[in-house]
Amino acid sequence: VRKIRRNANRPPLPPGPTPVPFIGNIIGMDVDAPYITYAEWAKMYGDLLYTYLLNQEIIVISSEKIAIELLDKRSVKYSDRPVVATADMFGFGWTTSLARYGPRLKLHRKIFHQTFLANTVASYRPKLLQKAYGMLLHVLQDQDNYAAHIETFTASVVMAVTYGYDASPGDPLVKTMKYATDTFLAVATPERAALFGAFPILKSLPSWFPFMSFKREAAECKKSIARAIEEPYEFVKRSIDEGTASQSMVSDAISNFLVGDDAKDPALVQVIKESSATVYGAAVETTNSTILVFLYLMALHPEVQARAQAEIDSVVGTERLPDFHDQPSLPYVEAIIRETMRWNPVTPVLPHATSEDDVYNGYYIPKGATVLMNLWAMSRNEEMYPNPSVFLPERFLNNDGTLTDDNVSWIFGFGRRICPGRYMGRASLWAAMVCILAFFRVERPKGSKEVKWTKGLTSHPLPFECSFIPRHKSVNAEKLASLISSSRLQDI
Ligand code: HEM
Repeated sequence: VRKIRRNANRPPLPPGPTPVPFIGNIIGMDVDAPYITYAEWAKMYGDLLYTYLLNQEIIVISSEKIAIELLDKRSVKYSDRPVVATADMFGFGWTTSLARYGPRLKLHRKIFHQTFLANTVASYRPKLLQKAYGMLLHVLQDQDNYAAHIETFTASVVMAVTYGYDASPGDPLVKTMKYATDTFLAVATPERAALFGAFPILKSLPSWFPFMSFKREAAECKKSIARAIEEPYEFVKRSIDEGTASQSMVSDAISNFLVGDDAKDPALVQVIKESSATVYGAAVETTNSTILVFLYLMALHPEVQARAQAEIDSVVGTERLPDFHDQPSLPYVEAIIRETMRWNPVTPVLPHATSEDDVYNGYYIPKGATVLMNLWAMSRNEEMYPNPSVFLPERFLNNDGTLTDDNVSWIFGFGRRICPGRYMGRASLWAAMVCILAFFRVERPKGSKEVKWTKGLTSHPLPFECSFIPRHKSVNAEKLASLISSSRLQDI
């Protein structure tokens, strides 16, 4: 077990709770919601604190200001990721999200930027809307399975923008991607990663050894993940050969890097496969979760829905569906999206790691420390967001009804690891949310069961009982289909 560094010549470590020998500060940690424990510690020790958990030095940052000072302004030192000890074992070591800071990460991010910067994302708008309109129709016809239809929406957006692949409900390629992501989330838990990080010797124990049965699961996981890397890439190559490929992250990368024969530059091809295969896991869960939080909040706040619907009706009317031309005229809808993201950050803590020693405000920040941004604590900053637990979209509006400058950019992280899909994420959220608001009133049926929330690293409601009541009695599936076919999708 590594000793906590002590060196008389160095500035002191940031303040923090006194660690218990060997296990550190794990006692007293709320394992269902560690970010709440960290936020309580921040009240005692400040917005930059030091803690020690199972052999790992951890710096917790609880204010956006310090996160910008360190992760944005000193990004060279703060853009690594902690090593996840189980990643290679489960076949997930190649993802962009876990990549160590260095040339490989740079190349991955270059590929993302070719497709997902603000101006390029605009060209995907018709696709996003087409999928969002399709989701409305599916929910109208089968509302008991609304959560599955929302997932089909996010998954099919991701498959379209990443691979130019048109996924249908129950699609086999989506199943491959989803299976790989779900297996990984189920078996490669942070607890196991922490355990293997602290006791690497466990990795060499055979799978028949007590408690080691998941080594078999790991092998299974590795196989399914290998398919998720290969199969969609092969689809794009085939469609390019057949002349049917539509624009996507992978087809952009293939043409920008002039990949002709894969055998000539296998390393580059591998980077394209790996960066693109990261998108499903990074985008579907986050976007889906945010839409579930939105539905939960809308059902709880009929007055907010009513105000948004009045805004939409005055701009869009009732004889067509909303599209991106309407976006600048719908500030209240945008305020709802920002407030939804703020009110419940779906990734409440974000791990980066330091790749060099640093000193900040007189405190020593060691190389190799995990740096956790507590987004949940940032969302509860009373100065920026008075009465932070209240859901209040108006906090993002000026007195004249225009939007404030705060677009909750911190929700997407910081520095050189900031979410490269943030423009696409925001556009998908807008398309889904504005369509739902325009078309349905969302309610929770009387007497419905209590809503359950996820525990641990992500935070969102699990699918709950929810009614989608069409706002206009005259609108049935047939009428909706005709609104969709007469929409302005082509000239967006
Ligand atoms: C509402 C939707 C989304 C949210 C809330 C979200 C949030 C985040 C956050 C907080 C991070 C970590 C940033 C950091 O460490 O500083 C991240 C990373 C990432 N996101 Fe997103 N994201 C969303 C959608 C997307 C989409 C649509 C894509 C792809 C098109 C995407 C691709 C990625 C990738 C590849 C990373 C890893 C970047 C790296 O490690 O360098 N995300 N996202």
